[in-house]
Amino acid sequence: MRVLGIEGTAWAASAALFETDDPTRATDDEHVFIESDAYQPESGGIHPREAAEHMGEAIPEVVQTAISHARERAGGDDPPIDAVAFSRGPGLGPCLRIVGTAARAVAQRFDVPLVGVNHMVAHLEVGRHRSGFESPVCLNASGANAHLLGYRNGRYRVLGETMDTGVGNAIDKFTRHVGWQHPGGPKVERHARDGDFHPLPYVVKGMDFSFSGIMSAAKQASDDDVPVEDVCRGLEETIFAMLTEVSERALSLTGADELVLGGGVGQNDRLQRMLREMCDQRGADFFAPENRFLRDNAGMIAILGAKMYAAGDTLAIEESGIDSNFRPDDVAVSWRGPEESVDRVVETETEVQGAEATVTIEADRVVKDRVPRSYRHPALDERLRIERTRQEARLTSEARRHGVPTPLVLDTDPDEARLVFQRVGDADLREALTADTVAAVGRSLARIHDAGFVHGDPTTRNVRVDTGREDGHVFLIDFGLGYYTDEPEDHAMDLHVLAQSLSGTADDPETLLAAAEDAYREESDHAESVFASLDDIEGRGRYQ
Ligand SMILES: C[C@@H](O)[C@H](NC(=O)OP(=O)(O)OC[C@H]1O[C@@H](n2cnc3c(N)ncnc32)[C@H](O)[C@@H]1O)C(=O)O
Ligand SMILES: Nc1ncnc2c1ncn2[C@@H]1O[C@H](COP(=O)(O)OP(=O)(O)OP(=O)(O)O)[C@@H](O)[C@H]1O
Ligand SMILES: [Fe+2]
Repeated sequence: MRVLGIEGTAWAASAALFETDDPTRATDDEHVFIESDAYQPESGGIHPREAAEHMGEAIPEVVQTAISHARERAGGDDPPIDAVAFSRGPGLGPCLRIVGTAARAVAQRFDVPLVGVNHMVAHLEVGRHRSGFESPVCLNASGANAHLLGYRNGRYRVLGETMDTGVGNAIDKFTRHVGWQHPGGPKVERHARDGDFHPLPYVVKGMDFSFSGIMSAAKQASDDDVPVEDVCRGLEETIFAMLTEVSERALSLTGADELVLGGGVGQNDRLQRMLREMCDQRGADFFAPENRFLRDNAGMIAILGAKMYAAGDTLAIEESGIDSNFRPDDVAVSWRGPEESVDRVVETETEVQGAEATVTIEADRVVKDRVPRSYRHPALDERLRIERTRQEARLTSEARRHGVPTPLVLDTDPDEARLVFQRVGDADLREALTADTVAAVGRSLARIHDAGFVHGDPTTRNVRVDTGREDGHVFLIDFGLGYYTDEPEDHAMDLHVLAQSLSGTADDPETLLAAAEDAYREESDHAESVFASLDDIEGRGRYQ
């Protein structure tokens, strides 16, 4: 089978030929040819109009080159390709329209089917394809996006994502501020090698994260004459530690033991080393494809296009419109079985390796050690471990004073980052998901919010359930990411984190979430403003 791929969501005008006997798996004799022509802004960042002008000129040329290559490979077969796959979105509308037009023209010329590919799903599927992993957690670190995805119930679920800009765009904004030419990522990487770590804000909320505060602080530091090498080093150490931490959280939540990386920022060597080190330490497998498949390229479009074509997932010309806000979880996945899942059964053992800590389970107490994470810069690592241990001890007790079931704190030693708790419940919520148990979580969150603080990470693994009791005693644990705040938006984030973790671990997330939200509404003194903020968070345009 030979599939032509066309990519052109923003900066890369690219066409590719993927030739294989079996698109469902990587084989030794598969062949990927990629021809790309990059748009390079003269100054500033990507200008949508200029980018579209570039696409208009470059797409016909790269497509022609890929077709000529296909003819050579086909050795007289007519037509030389079996299908045409194109990036349908997300991306810049004017660029996507040029790609769509080119793809339709080629499909009609050879009278072959058209396949519409989601660019972000292609970023992760190329890594899954080349690694041979079954059902990994996927970290997409690209220019306009940053998210964690896991396949469950026929779709890629968003387990976590940026709350503001994409990771590459955030870095590029900083480099524009210091007057460097686009793209900034490779320049930050080069300068960081000569720099000393400059501390910057670290913002992780459950498996979501935000870059805006870091970027303002980085610009300010450089205006204040902190050497730019040091700021670059601080940026890499901070941003990539955040991405590594949320990836580890996703592995811990789902029980998965495979991680793949995708996206242009994935070319960064420091990011790859951090992710590999984290995975090695928890016994997970890590894979990053070659750079030509990480940055925007049509090879990944052709590879996923071939899988979709083999599954019969093609588009009629009249239905082949583009979608500039195409989200990865909008895609009904045709090329994977409905029973496959990122989510694995996690055995309860005497020692649990969470995302942050090693928890030793004893008869009636548990000992939680935030052991150093060697992938993080030591100064950042120590700060996070001590702060979070202090905060966890304080908020676990405070929640209990407000009538929320939590374990008793038996001993604290912040300098050693160690806490001892009463052992509670006999299962994590993810193994005891019912309308009643999640409603209890909704009620508890409403209470702590009314008391002026948030949990910060209310996932289905951070709740313990006493399944033997009729009234199902439900305990909140792991308050390490909690903080004091009366902002409805912060309160709404707790509900958003709960919703994301339900979609990653539950079979009927909608019903369960409704039960949690109803209970929250009943209990809370300010539910209206919280749900208004939640609508904002969930409707926020992420592709900035
Ligand atoms: C929608 C689509 O157009 C978009 N594509 C995109 O953003 O291009 P991509 O090739 O995946 O990523 C480009 C980004 O990757 C960054 N980048 C490239 N090399 C880097 C490096 N060595 N270190 C850090 N960032 C790097 C660039 O600065 C730029 O921000 C996306 O996937 O979000
Ligand atoms: N007090 C407790 N009683 C019973 N089990 C507990 C208790 N505290 C923790 N556990 C068990 O240990 C697991 C990990 O604990 P915890 O969430 O505090 O660690 P973590 O490293 O912060 O994990 P993560 O960041 O992945 O949520 C929990 O999911 C739970 O199964
Ligand atoms: Fe991309």
